[in-house]
Amino acid sequence: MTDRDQIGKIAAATQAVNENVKAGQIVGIGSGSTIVFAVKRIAERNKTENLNLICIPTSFQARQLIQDNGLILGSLETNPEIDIAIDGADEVDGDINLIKGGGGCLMQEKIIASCAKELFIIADNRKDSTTLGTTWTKGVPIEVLPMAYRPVQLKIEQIFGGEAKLRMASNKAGPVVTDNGNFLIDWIFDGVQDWHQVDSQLKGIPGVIETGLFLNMTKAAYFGSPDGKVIVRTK
Ligand SMILES: O=C[C@H](O)[C@H](O)[C@H](O)COP(=O)(O)O
Repeated sequence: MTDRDQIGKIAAATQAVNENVKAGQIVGIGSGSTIVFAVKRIAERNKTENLNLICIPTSFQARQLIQDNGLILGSLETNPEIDIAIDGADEVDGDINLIKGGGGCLMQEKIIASCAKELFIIADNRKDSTTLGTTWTKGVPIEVLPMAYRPVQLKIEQIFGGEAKLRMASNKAGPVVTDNGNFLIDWIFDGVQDWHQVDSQLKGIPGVIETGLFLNMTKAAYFGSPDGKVIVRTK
């Protein structure tokens, strides 16, 4: 990531927090590199406005971010209903459908998003695309039960074509293990159109736990550019 991309992330995160976070809310905190700037902005505002938020994490990383920034940590047990969730994305299409999970977090993110009244996405403008699969070329992340990864790989390739790759760790021998103790398959597809059908077919394969396709979940996406300008896409 260059400084220019970072400027976009900061701009998008700051604007999304300024416009949508309100005192007393239950806020879902996403995962990745962009959410770091949103949490920093929330913490800044919290110092002067006493926001009194309860923050619900979507990952181990988010949990640490919340605590390191002096915010109140909650859980779905204490707060099953969430006012807003803020999160990053790997790709956002023209209808604000998303590919997520490039950083290995998707299942908890999707659960939190599903419990939130509104989901706001923050990203640098490289993530903006008209059709899913245009800018994110590493495939759709799919969380799978470890004992089922091999048949799931084969079934995905038989049903949809493309290549279903087991995500391997870089500083550890063997596969990436998610916060939930599962494996990830990155499915590199070719020219798929009907994402809703694909998503439900994927979830119909025994062993598939969740997909990184976030369809019809987002209220607005904030894209920041290297000059600090932000474009907001709503549905
Ligand atoms: O697995 C990671 C999450 O889905 C992230 O929200 C997504 O990868 C975007 O991350 P970043 O903000 O680093 O681009």
